[in-house]
Amino acid sequence: MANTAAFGEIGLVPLRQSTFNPSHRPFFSLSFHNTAISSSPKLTAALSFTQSQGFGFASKEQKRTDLVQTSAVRELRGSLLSAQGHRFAIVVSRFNDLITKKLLEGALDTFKSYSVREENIDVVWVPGSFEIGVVAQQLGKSQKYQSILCIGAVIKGDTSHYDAVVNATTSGVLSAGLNSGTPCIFGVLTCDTLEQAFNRAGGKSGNKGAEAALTSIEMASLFEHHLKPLE
Ligand SMILES: Nc1c(NC[C@H](O)[C@H](O)[C@H](O)CO)[nH]c(=O)[nH]c1=O
Ligand SMILES: CC(=O)[C@@H](O)COP(=O)(O)O
Repeated sequence: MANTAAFGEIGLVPLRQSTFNPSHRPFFSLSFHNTAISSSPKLTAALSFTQSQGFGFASKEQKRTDLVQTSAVRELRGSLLSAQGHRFAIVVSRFNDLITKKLLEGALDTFKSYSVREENIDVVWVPGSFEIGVVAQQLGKSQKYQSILCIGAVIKGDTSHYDAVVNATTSGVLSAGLNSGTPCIFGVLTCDTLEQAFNRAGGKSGNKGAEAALTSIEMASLFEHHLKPLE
């Protein structure tokens, strides 16, 4: 028989683990909500673990025990001001290079304005956006770069080929990042018309290549300074 009464109605929800670095103090918040839980050896162990960590818990049947005030929540984020020593790769599609060259120009201008040295940027040209993923993954696995920026422009034609290319490119860039552990940034335009593409490559809607470069800088910093696995 579940001795729910022994624990009352508690949900232990670790709301935030403050850091991936084991040497830092893990931080957990406890939240209480009306979820009937049945006790089990695992749960008992979990509760005893949390108790041994200086957490207590209160329930209808138990008086408050040693609930320790934990430290303030810490937030981790990458910085745009620490790009100097980082290395970046840019994978750019030659297909629709009338557009992709402008996206690349915007990205390079952004890297320069955030003090990324030219010798720390490698640009790799591929035939089309479909080829970006596999190249990004290889570059990511090389561990030579803190971030890989992927630039392309997929523009709708008369057939459903557009959907195939967009879907493949999107999952290719996502998989490259997940498989390599190096941030791969999606700077690929997916447009219905050439005009939409021009507007996003330095026109009235800005330059998506420049925007993606900012993301690349931030993610490089986040990974390098906060998420790098301990050697
Ligand atoms: N139509 C577009 C393409 N198509 C080419 C593919 O990306 C790929 O190179 C080809 O299917 C061979 O594998 N690529 C773009 O980047 N943008 C397009 O609009
Ligand atoms: C995104 C594409 O592949 C597209 O440019 C191809 O055009 P279409 O669908 O007219 O063959």
